[in-house]
Amino acid sequence: MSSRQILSKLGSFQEQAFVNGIWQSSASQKTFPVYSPSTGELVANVADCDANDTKKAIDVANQAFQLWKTTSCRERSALLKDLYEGMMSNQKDLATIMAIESGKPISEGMMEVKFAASFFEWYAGEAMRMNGEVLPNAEPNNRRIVIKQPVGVCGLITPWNFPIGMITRKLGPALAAGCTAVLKPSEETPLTALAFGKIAEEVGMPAGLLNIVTASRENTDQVGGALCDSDVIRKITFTGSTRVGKLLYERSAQNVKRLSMELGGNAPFIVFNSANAKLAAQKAVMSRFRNTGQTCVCAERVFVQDEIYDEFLEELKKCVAELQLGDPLDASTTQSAVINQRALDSIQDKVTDAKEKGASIAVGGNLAESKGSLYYEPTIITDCKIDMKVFKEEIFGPVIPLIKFQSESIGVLMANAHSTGLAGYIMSRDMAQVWRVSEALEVGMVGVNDQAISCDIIPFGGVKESGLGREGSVHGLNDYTELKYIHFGLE
Ligand SMILES: NC(=O)c1ccc[n+]([C@@H]2O[C@H](COP(=O)([O-])OP(=O)(O)OC[C@H]3O[C@@H](n4cnc5c(N)ncnc54)[C@H](O)[C@@H]3O)[C@@H](O)[C@H]2O)c1
Ligand SMILES: O=CCCC(=O)O
Repeated sequence: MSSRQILSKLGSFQEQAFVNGIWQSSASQKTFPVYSPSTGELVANVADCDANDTKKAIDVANQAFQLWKTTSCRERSALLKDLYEGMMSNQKDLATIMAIESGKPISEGMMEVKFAASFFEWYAGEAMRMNGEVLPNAEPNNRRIVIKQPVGVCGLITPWNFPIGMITRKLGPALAAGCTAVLKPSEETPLTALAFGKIAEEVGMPAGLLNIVTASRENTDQVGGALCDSDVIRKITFTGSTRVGKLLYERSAQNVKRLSMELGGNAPFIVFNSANAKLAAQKAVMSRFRNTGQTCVCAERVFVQDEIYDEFLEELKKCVAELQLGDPLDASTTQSAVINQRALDSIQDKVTDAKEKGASIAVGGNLAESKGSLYYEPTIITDCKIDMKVFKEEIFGPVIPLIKFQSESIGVLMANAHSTGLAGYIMSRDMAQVWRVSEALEVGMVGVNDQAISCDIIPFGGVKESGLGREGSVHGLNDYTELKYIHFGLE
């Protein structure tokens, strides 16, 4: 069966935009093609919305906001619980759509749906605790309180690498706080977003709370521009590259919008001499090769201390040899195609640059054409230096570069010598060292002897050019609220 046939059998498969609870074409009637990265097949033609379609969606979201902001916390919590159940009942379908349109192995896709749904479960609870404050009496004749109110209509712009998790991590707290949304998913993965819209419709989400405006790469700037330029949109919440984040930041300055920015990572992964080499290698591979190396918190730059270097490299080779390249719809596949030709070209360019500057390829280093035109071999590069592109830029592919260091202070210095600061990892059994290095790393999140750091209950986010704000936890809810102080005179 072709991928297109598989998709057309799924109840949640949609190609039209979703505005005001109605499935609709773009006003221009234009569509754009969606291809499967693993097979190259054309799998869908999706509504290609422009600035005018986006303005209509903003108006609808604004009308819905006037009602949604007045609902009780119980009503909002109930909808979030229904969204959680709806997603979990459609776990396999969503994972299948992701496998087809993004190449994400289905076993990972199943985990992503669970992860994504957990934000609705978590914020169903947090919606019930959006407490304000009663301030202490500073004078006898007045009282002061602080209330939390929804920030307003939000523009959500999301990437392709976590096609559903990056939507729900924003939408969960937005709806819990009383906000409504206009979502622009990535042009690479609109089908997952639209399938979610179908699930939301089926669980009875009121019309206009979530409006999905799909757009081609060519129209993305128009849609993003309409969201940033609108005075009605009070917050832009973006996950994607630092380059695009900066554009949106600048464009949102004109009407001083609230911003949440979850941007590029380039995470350091530091293996100290005291680490368990086998465990460190397993964790490095789980982190680096998750989603075929296309994860913002992936171990991108691996620093290994001199005494453990050889043992770690041997263990790493064993773990990499166990990775299974294949069809993303096959349950045993762990590595699949990368998202598109640009991504593949960029990976090849970085590996070539490393080789030209003196690095060695210990494993892999080639296209895996027998699997498909966008497959790349899991690759280990040794003898790297910090002036190589594999260290300076996000690789976003199945390539792990190693650099040897001698002292803790040099390791930390090299790890911090980067403009981004999302996650960082420390492999060490020396607890004093773990404390010192955790505090010294210039990142928003630290994984100690573990790589699975992301979930609903933690404040996910970065420092430096990795972004602004936090997603998940109570902090993620606060990012969708405004504080209002009210003063009462008692005379
Ligand atoms: N920090 C995090 O939580 C996190 C999570 C996932 C991905 N990421 C980052 O995302 C990047 C990979 O995702 P990507 O390639 O989809 O990123 P991207 O920045 O190219 O695209 C992200 C989104 O922005 C849209 N976009 C692109 N140009 C735009 C414009 N001019 N105006 C408005 N919207 C525009 C895209 O269509 C897409 O929807 C990596 O850098 C990765 O580290 C970060
Ligand atoms: O790409 C980054 C998001 C995935 C995660 O939250 O671990």
